Amino acid sequence: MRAKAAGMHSKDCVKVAVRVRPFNKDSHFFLFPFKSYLNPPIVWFCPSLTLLPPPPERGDAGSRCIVSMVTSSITIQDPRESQSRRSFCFDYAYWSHSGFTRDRGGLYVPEEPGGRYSDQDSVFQDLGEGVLENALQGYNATLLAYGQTGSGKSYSMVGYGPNKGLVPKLCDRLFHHRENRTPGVFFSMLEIYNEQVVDLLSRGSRTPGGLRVREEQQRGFYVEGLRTVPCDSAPQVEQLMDSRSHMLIILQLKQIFSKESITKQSNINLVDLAGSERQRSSGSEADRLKEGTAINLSLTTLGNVISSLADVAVGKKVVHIPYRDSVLTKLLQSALGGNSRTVMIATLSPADICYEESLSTLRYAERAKRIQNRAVVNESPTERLVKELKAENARLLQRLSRLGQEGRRANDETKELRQLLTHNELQIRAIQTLWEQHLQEALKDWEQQYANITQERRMMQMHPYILNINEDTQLSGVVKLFIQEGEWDIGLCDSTPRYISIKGLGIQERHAVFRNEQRRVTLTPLAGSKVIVNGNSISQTTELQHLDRLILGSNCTYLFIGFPSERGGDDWSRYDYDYFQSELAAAEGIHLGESSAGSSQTDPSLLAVFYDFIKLMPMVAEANQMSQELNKDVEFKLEIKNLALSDSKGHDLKKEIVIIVTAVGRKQVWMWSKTKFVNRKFLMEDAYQLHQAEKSRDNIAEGLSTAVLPRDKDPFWDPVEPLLLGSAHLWLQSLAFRIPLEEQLEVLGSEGTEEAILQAQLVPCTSTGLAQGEDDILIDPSELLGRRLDFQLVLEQCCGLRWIREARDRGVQIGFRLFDCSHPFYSPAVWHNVNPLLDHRVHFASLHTSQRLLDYLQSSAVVLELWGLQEGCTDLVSSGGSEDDCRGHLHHRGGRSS
Ligand SMILES: Nc1ncnc2c1ncn2[C@@H]1O[C@H](COP(=O)(O)OP(=O)(O)OP(=O)(O)O)[C@@H](O)[C@H]1O
Repeated sequence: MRAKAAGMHSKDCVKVAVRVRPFNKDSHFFLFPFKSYLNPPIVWFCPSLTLLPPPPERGDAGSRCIVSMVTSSITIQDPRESQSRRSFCFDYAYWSHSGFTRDRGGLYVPEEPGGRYSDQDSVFQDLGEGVLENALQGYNATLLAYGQTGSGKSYSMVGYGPNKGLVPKLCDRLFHHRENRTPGVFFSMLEIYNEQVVDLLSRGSRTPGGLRVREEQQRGFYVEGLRTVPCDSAPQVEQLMDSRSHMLIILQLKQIFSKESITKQSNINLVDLAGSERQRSSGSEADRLKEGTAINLSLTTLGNVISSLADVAVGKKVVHIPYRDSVLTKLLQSALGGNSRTVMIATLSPADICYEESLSTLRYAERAKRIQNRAVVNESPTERLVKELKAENARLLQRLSRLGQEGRRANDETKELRQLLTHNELQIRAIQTLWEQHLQEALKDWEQQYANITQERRMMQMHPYILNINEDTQLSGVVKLFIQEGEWDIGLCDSTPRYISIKGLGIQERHAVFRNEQRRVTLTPLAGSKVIVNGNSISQTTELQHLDRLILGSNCTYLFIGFPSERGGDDWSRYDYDYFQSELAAAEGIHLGESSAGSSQTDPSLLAVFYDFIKLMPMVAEANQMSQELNKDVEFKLEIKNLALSDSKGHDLKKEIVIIVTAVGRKQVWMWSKTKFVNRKFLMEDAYQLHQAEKSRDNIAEGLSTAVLPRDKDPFWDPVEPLLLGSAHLWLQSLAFRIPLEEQLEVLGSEGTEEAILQAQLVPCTSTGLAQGEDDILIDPSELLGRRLDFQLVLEQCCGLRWIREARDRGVQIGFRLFDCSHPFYSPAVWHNVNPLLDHRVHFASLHTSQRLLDYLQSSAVVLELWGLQEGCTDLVSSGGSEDDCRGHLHHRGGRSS
């Protein structure tokens, strides 16, 4: 169904469309919240490294559709309250949830002709064609996709496989359209991360601190030094575009109409925003360096700008539109309330579990449709100059003819007029020649590119080669390095004739040697360099087989393509980036999937963790490499947290990836979350780039310089803090019978390692703390109901503390929570001792034992947490001191050493 509400807005209002996607079969990418992990070609492994079939459908399975559409209005129902529904009306509403089928070519089309399903074509006809037409007329045009992660933004904007989205369709049409106009399409692409602009076409040479956003009166905000490449075909744009995490693609159209002697220049901005929910969710994690906040700044500010503009549209007084508050809104200034024709597509998940998000997207969209833009056809200053010169010449000619009629053809004035005319003509011609030269240069560039492609094809038919494998599948295979006959060094250096030059973290000047002799290719690592073949590190000459996987340095990944005779018709696509990383993980003993009894069911949370693990592995390798080169003395290691731990009811805790950070010399340890690590890594790259720039400028000897950063800005550093080492369960059931309990508990680390043995007791006692005897034991716990219960928790001793054994200048504390006491309790810190006496006793009392407390005692454990202290960090203290803190249910008397 494609519904249009005719003539609802004046033509310069932002056009808003909503689209609701089908239920999803797989939602694994929700678990790793980066745009980069869209549509992951995931690989499931069992311990023997055989590929397993994908896990059963999850994602939206079991969800209910809460969205309905009638013509251009859309209604969403609150899944918790059947009476509560909200309706919205937009310029277009696309039903892509049901009523579709997949045709032979893999296209999703309506089940029957004229069916309600909106396919990619119909969306393009409504939205894409208009955007293109506007741009061809010389207006700036913006296409903006907004919506929750996984709601279908990329599907609508870019598309998947044969189901091409708006951007590729727009490009097809653009290059098709252009025939009778002088070509001039220029492409740039950027990402905004942490309020820094990253040029995605100049990945190899990232500018520390990002590119600068400047403002000019004529141009508005623009990115200084952003790479722009000329394009002349849709596939070329597609190849450039299908990159990870792009946020803003700018297609610059420069058209010359030679007959009319006019040129038009316009921009098409294509904006694929990060999941809208990230505005809220990722702000929850505070980091000292505040990256989280900056990531969200763009989206939050976009929301504020849209709100303010919507207020302006309904006549409210708005003092200021906060465009300047974020990079994204600066760059979208003309798209929102400025000189642009703008279309926004708001994408929705149909599922009940996404209700809050979908409602918030609809609210956003509703505000956006009120925004009014003031689009004008763009004339560049040169354009205006040509026009002005022509107009002036027309005036001069008129004046001349008038003088002629008056019989004054050869006086000083006519001479001056003629001179001016010639001068203007020359200027016009010069401007036009310059413009044509510019286009000629672009044409020359394209010719060169085609010549390169032909040459490359010829080489592929003759020699073995290595093919780059990128995290983004579209960028894989872009680099082909041919191994011609003889011996070839591979590495950073490109000064010798027989050299294959590569760049990357951890790549040495001379990294390894390829030998292509007698139709065999071998690879020999050179001293100190990292080379991994099929997941295993090699140090000796190794013969390569067709489709071997190579990792050079920290993370330069290549697929080896053998001689043409070996190639056959094999499908190389399975050897994607994830395959490489999974193979590495397998070599480290990280597998996934239980192959037991033919079952391929994998715990979904483990699947997510495994997926995170292989995604983070190369980043950790890079962080380690940077740390080493910057002399930071810090090591990063991936760990699966809570692999072996459970909660107070014995249920497994959610497993997640953490990054253990160790300052090796100082033996200090931190535990970082995935988000924190990813943010920090970005800052580490900055520090690293700075260092590289400094090194090449000052020619500093390797290893002598560290990036000079004040400590509080150093991404490799953090203040020391207590670290949760592990936990043990002390089950409380005996208290319900007033039976004393003495236990030797194994404190397990989060991955299942034994961190210590903890001796603890539960002692039922009188109100004055005297231990009760056998006579007080209860047969039936319900006898406690309504009566007073006193008991003491005694932490006696810790034995065999691994934490202290590793470094003597450390200490430990035990922390725990009980029933409904809001704050945790901590034993006093003990230092420097592998078997410290804790001798810590806390008295608890319930004045009227409730059924709830009784249930708690019978079914729960107190989780005793072992906290590691390091030199320089402050002890953990029990925050509540008074008896009232336990809300009258369970009182305690402050912990004391007996
Ligand atoms: N209209 C549609 N028809 C068929 N499938 C769709 C449609 N919209 C989305 N999908 C499918 O839903 C899944 C999620 O969509 P998509 O990747 O486009 O989400 P997204 O909003 O771009 O997510 P993210 O914010 O993570 O980038 C994909 O598998 C996609 O193929």
